[in-house]
This record gives sequence, structure tokens and C-alpha cells, in this order.
Amino acid sequence: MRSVTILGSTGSIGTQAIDVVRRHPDRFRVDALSAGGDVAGLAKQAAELGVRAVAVADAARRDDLREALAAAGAAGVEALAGPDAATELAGQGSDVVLNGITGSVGLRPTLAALGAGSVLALANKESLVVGGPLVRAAVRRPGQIVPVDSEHSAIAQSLRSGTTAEVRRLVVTASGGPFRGMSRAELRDVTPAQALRHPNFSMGRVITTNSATLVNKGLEVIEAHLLFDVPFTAIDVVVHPQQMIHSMVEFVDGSTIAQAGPPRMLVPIALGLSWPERLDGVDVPIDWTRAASWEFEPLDDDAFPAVRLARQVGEAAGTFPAVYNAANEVCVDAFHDGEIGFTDIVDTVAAVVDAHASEPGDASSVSGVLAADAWARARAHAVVAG
Ligand SMILES: NC(=O)C1=CN([C@@H]2O[C@H](COP(=O)(O)OP(=O)(O)OC[C@H]3O[C@@H](n4cnc5c(N)ncnc54)[C@H](OP(=O)(O)O)[C@@H]3O)[C@@H](O)[C@H]2O)C=CC1
Ligand SMILES: CC(=O)[C@@H](O)[C@H](O)COP(=O)(O)O
Ligand SMILES: [Mn+2]
Repeated sequence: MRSVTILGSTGSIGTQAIDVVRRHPDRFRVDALSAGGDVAGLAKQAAELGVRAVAVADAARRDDLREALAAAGAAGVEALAGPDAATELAGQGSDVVLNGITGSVGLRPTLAALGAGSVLALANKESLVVGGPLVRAAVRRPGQIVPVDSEHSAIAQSLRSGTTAEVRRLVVTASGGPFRGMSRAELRDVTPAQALRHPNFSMGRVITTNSATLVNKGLEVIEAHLLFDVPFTAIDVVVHPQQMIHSMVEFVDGSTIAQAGPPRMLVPIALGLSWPERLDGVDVPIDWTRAASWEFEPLDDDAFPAVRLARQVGEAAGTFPAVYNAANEVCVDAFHDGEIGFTDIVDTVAAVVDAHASEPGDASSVSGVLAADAWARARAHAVVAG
């Protein structure tokens, strides 16, 4: 029986993780849950799962959380509130901490989980991207981070086919998003509602928007570099609209191992919780008796420059990846608030990254990384305000 803490339990990843746990009560016991501000959803989950503790990030919602717990019949559950609450839960030593929070705010919880010796089931790619070397230095043993991001789970599964020395390249697949095939000129007028229509996955607002701009793929290339220690020049991106192949590993003998399955997150989440074992019947496999075509096409870097920019910031390292991510988080909000257009998102991120070259930050401490994150947010707000 593994004890599990789920951070971001009310979100897309979190609720699917609870589905996996529900179906395997003999394998998992949920210790603790955290959310941003959804106290009602959190209290309902806490009551159902019989957890020990819950946390919300919004300090102003402490009393609401206690009331919601009492109303749900879970008054005895420890209730934490405030910006450090998820970090406190993450450091309490569950066997597995699933980080399903969105954004760089997930960095401290990621570090706390690793510091406590828990397995970190990592959906929150932003924490690894922004904290790269700090997160890697916090790892206490090989395999302590289990990727939940579907592409990286696919790579981890494929890597079981050979030794590290036998790996030649990683091939990360991309859906291409809802605007695949459009030119830069056509992209100027797309709307937030259109950007939220991901072709295959139902996910939170930030990652769905990032899939549309291809910033998600940029973050994933950096994530792959940091997780698997493969140089950027040996990480390819290929557009595969059906997302049945979740990514691939090419080996030195010319063989490529791909992981395939329907475009759903249940298998990566379940593997995150149970690694290295597989659980029975997590998802419905591909039906190979039905005719189907899978397409593969190159990425259009001119219409979607986010991956090229991510490679640049990844190579530059230091605080550049944190700046890329933080500027993007600001721009996603600004786009949805009607303050900027779609192509302004990556253009603004590029301008902020460019400005960072003359004011580089300190990536050797968490406070240094978070200072660069704050600097990039301020700079992005200034660019957005014109
Ligand atoms: N969804 C997916 O299929 C995939 C997601 N990922 C990654 O997983 C992460 C989560 O994505 P997703 O589930 O889609 O996002 P959602 O927006 O659906 O969920 C985010 C979760 O984080 C909580 N949260 C928000 N702000 C804070 C905060 N300041 N402190 C603590 N918790 C907070 C939310 O709580 P509340 O509900 O109260 O706002 C919610 O529980 C992201 O990093 C994403 O890139 C990776 C691969 C696939
Ligand atoms: C499910 C998952 O891992 C997401 O990151 C998803 O893959 C997004 O797909 P694209 O970014 O390729 O559209
Ligand atoms: Mn992904």
C-alpha cells in the first residue's frame, strides 16, 4: 500500500489521479490533497478519500475551507491555507507526491517532495523547467522523479528497451494544437475560445493555451533534456495530430521504440503512482482491428516559433528557462483577458527573454530563480501594457 499526496487535486490531472486511486484501493491510500481556491471541491474529495490533511493556496479561504470540510463531514481533517501550504504537505513524507499544480508556483512543492525522499510523480513540468539544476540536485536517488507528462512517460517507458549508452535521439510528438497548418498571418486573429479547443485532450487553461502556441512543446523539450540528460541537438519534435504515439526513443542500432495508446492521461498518471509496476486495466487499449491512419509532419517553426525559442533558452540555461516560463504565464492570462493577441504571446516572451540577456539572474538558489521569475513577470506586464 503506497501513501499518496496529490497537489492540484481539483484540476484535470488531480481528478484523474483520484480516479486511478479509486479503482485501486488495495494499492493506494491518499494522505493529503491540495488545491488553489476550490474549497468545496477539495472538501468533497477529502471526505470521500478519508485524508489526513488538505491545503489551499489562498490564505483568505482558510475559514471557508474549515466550513466546507465540516459541511462535507470531514471536520477532523487538518486544514492548511496560504502560499506555502502545498509545500508543507509535499514535505510530509508520503511515499508518492503527485505534483499536478499549474505553473512555476509548483517549484517549492517539487523541491519539498524530493527533500523528504518521496517519489515525485511530476506533471508540473514548469517546476523542473524553471528550477532545472536545483531540482536535479535535490534528487536523492535514481528514479525518484517519475514523469507524468504523457510524452515523458512514453520516453521513460521506451527507455526500458536499451541502455543509456544505446540511446541516440528522443522524438517528442506534438499534436500541433487547434491551429495546426495555419500561417502566422492567420494566427493573428484567433480567439481565446478557439485556443481552448485542444484536438485530443481536456486539460487546464494554461496547458491548453500552451498547446495552441506550442509553448507546451517548448517546455517539454527542456523537460526531456533535464529528465533524461540528452542534449538539445538530440531531441526532435514531430507533429502527430492523432497523438496515438506519445513519443519515441531512437537507439544506436537504428531501431525506434514508440509508446502508443489512446490520447488519455490515465496510463501516465497510473505509472506515476505505481512505477515501475503497471496496474491492471488502467485504460482501453488501441483497437487494431479498426482501420486508422496516423500522420506525421514537421513543425512549422515560422508560424510557431515557441519551440525554437525554448531550445535557445534551454541551451542558455541559468535563469533563461524560468524567464521563458514566467513571461508566458503572464501572456496566457493577458491573452485570455483580451489584452493581447495570440501571436503576441510568444512575441512578448521572446522580447522578455531578449531583455534578460542584459540582466541575467542567479540560478544557484531558489530565491534567485524566483527573483528571475518575478523580474520576467514585471517585464512581460510592461510589454503587454505597451
Ligand atoms: N491536464 C493534463 O492532461 C496534463 C497536465 N500537465 C501538467 O500538469 C499540471 C496541471 O495541469 P492541469 O491539471 O491541466 O491544470 P488545472 O488548471 O486543471 O489544475 C490545476 C490545479 O492546481 C491548483 N492550483 C492552482 N493554483 C494553485 C496554487 N497557487 N497553489 C496550489 N495549487 C494551485 C488548482 O486548484 P483550483 O482548482 O482550486 O484552482 C488545480 O487543482 C500543469 O503543470 C500541466 O502542464 C501535463 C500533462 C498533461
Ligand atoms: C497530455 C499531455 O501530455 C499534454 O502535454 C499534451 O500532450 C498536449 O499536447 P500538445 O502540446 O502536443 O498539443
Ligand atoms: Mn505533454
